[in-house]
Amino acid sequence: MSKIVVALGGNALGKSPEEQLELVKHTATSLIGLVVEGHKIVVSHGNGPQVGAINLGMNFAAEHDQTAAFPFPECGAMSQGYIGYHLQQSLQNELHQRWMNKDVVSLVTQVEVDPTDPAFQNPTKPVGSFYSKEDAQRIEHEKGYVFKEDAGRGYRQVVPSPLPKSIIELNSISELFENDNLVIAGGGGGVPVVKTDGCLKGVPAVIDKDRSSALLASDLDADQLIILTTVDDVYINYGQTDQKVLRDLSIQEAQNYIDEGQFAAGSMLPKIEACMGFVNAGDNRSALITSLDHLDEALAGKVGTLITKTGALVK
Ligand SMILES: Nc1ncnc2c1ncn2[C@@H]1O[C@H](COP(=O)(O)OP(=O)(O)O)[C@@H](O)[C@H]1O
Ligand SMILES: NC(=O)OP(=O)(O)O
Repeated sequence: MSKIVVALGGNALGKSPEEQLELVKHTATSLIGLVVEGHKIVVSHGNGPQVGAINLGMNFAAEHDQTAAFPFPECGAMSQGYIGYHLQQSLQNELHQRWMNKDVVSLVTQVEVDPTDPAFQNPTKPVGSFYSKEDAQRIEHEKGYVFKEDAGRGYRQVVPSPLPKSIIELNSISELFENDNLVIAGGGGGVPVVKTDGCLKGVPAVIDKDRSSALLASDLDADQLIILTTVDDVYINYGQTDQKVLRDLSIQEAQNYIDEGQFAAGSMLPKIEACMGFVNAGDNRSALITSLDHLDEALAGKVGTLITKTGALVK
């Protein structure tokens, strides 16, 4: 039996509620497969496209319908509810199909960040849809948002992405997990909060869910962190004619490729760094990066990139 934290990428969750539900149904089959094999899992997920869409919709309503303005942390909490609901339902349906009985619960999760984190002065986390350069410049001018190019895929609004310090609801997550419940937690990296004199307050930012998931995996002393995204594997020379799949990666090899600039900031780089941090902080830990569609094949070693301390398979 292994303890596994599985993180689903926000960009990998499709472009509409219908697409998202279809995609998570497929992944739920693989996740329940892990449960059937006797593993204990916690599920987390990203929210970049979703929190951007919610924020855009709420801003539009405020401008056109005179509804109250809706702060960004509240949009983050809404994204946790929306994505958690789809995951919860898909996992419950999959359990039902297999005549299994287990409680599935999504936990609204707050994650503490440092109010002096330099990330607040340098927004890097892409949210919402992709725009052309011209449209991005127009919206920047009209609304004062910041846009950046996202890994060759177009321009997206970026917001601050401070590092996660601690998971506020960790004890509840841990208790549910240890008691064999299926928990969805740390969605969207957690709603970022700062603590002043012990009191929590939401801040407008999006924490990288790969980094929060790695923190959660370490806190739960998990054996494996699985990051499910849009690509089956991690590559070097990604997107070029000579791109090459990385199947097994040691911490040192990963660092060398980071130094060469092989992983794009804001997309693959945080995943690799999160995996390295998690693997390095314990013994016999591994981290797997693959697509939402191919978890079964990746667990069988056919696709995916497995990161371990030495690059050797963990048995
Ligand atoms: N070296 C690389 N290998 C594979 N994918 C890469 C690499 N560098 C950048 N990427 C990009 O990273 C993306 C995955 O990151 P992202 O979209 O932020 O993930 P998610 O939202 O699913 O967590 C891929 O779709 C790909 O475009
Ligand atoms: N919060 C977060 O990291 O979202 P994505 O997975 O969509 O980037």
